[in-house]
Amino acid sequence: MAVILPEVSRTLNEYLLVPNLTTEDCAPDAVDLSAPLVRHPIGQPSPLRIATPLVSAIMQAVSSPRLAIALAQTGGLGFAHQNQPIAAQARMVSAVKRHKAGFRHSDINTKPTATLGEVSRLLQAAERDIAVVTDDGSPTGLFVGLIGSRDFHPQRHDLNDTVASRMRPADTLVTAPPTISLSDANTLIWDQRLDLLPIVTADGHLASIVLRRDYELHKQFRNETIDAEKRFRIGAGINTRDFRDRIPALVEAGADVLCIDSSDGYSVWQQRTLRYAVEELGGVVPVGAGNVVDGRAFRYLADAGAAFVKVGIGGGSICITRDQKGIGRGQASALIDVAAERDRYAEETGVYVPICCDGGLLADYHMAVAFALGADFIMLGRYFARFDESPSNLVKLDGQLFKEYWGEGSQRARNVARYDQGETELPFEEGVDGYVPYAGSLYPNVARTVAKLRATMVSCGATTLPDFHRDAVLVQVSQQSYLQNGAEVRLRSGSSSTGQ
Ligand SMILES: NC(=O)C1=CN([C@@H]2O[C@H](COP(=O)(O)OP(=O)(O)OC[C@H]3O[C@@H](n4cnc5c(N)ncnc54)[C@H](O)[C@@H]3O)[C@@H](O)[C@H]2O)C=CC1
Ligand SMILES: O=c1[nH]c(=O)c2[nH+]cn([C@@H]3O[C@H](COP(=O)(O)O)[C@@H](O)[C@H]3O)c2[nH]1
Ligand SMILES: [K+]
Repeated sequence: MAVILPEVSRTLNEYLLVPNLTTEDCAPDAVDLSAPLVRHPIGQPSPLRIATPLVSAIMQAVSSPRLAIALAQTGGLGFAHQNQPIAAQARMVSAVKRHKAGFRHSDINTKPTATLGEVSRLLQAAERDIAVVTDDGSPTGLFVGLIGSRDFHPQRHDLNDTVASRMRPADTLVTAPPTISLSDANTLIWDQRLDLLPIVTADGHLASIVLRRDYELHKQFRNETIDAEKRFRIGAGINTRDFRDRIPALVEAGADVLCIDSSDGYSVWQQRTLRYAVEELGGVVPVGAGNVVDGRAFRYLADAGAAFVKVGIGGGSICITRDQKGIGRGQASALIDVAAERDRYAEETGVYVPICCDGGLLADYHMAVAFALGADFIMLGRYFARFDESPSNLVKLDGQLFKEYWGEGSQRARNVARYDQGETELPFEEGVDGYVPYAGSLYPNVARTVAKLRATMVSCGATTLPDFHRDAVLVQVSQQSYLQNGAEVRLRSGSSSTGQ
């Protein structure tokens, strides 16, 4: 007879935290959110830790090199998606490894034929003073000049005039080659009184920019996720088919950690992929596995050598796998079961295998609940897709700004990936293709989320995640409390109605 588990499947939304005693030494600044990313013997540090326990989903619409760099700056980690040819994914990884701190991707760009009115709106929306002019308006086009708020004034100049008419042309500007060091770039900025130093390749293309104001800003990133050579760390997704080719290519490109990307990790395919990485490649790179929703599957993957195990089937914001295949489990129930098995496994073997909570976090406080239930770190898709740094398009619908966001199991993801196995029409889709409300830049959003997490942990009397795992007190909410939450209050404009 089939096994029917005795409890109901519960989501993160069904729990609240009951405060513990907060003492003097338990203040937001004292909270250490750092987490182990990969397996390690108990009592020894994990070879890979992150200061901010957030990682980006292995998805086309989420993890571009730009997002991975921004996330590494704030202490998290990005995962380049695997739904693309091996060479393209390896290029993403090496773009992050080659990126030099302080040299930023030029995000405010225009072209010579744009109007002054357009530039003025661009600068206002971005709260910036200066835009880079390239022949095609792209961040890697031929560098043509700079134009900023000091170059024109709406009352003195016709806003229908072109950028070309008022820009400072490239041949009059100080630029530097990509080989320049950050300290030399900063010396040039101060000596020449520049606000922006364009970094230009030998053939005249824009490579990156260095901003005077980043000189101060850079000091804020005290928790960057960097390797021994001070390069940003980056993870990458792999699959259980082409791993013999993909893993070596990603290692060659400099990937710091890999993760098998699948809706269902409890399979012999994942065991074989892990064995290949651990035994044949001698563990040159740690490989995480998943996704799972119970202790049996955790143990199977931990035994096969998984560096970490990812938890979550069907809970993602773009997920329809529960509707399509009827598989999955409430994220809270899954975490409780898997975390208990992780702790038993650690006791029995002396090895701690971290678990990652993946998908379905709709409010910041859901992250706190996930940590309280035992998650070591959290993977987010929708959350990061909303930011400037994600690779998807910004669109305006009914006067509101949105970013596109689609699942890896959607037809759209498959169309982008259209590269290998011949068959491209999916028999059925397992993800939706849609939009999420635009939320601006990653930096202030992650800072706000981290501040909320610290505040929750202070209320719960915990200054580290292991303390939080051990001491958190949770309670299930009743149907009635959902109804109470719904009392109607009309919001003043500007105040936030959601958890984010
Ligand atoms: N976390 C979630 O709830 C969900 C995630 N997704 C995402 O969608 C994407 C696709 O996921 P899946 O469809 O699970 O991909 P998958 O590649 O893991 O599995 C697809 C099918 O191929 C089979 N398979 C895998 N390796 C094989 C091999 N070497 N030989 C023969 N058969 C093999 C599997 O058993 C499965 O039936 C991933 O990016 C995943 O993260 C999709 C649905 C739900
Ligand atoms: O059912 C699904 N169909 C899909 O097409 C799909 N694509 C991604 N994922 C999973 O969702 C996670 C991100 O979830 P959030 O947007 O809720 O953070 C991701 O990290 C994945 O685990 C999918 N699930
Ligand atoms: K399975």
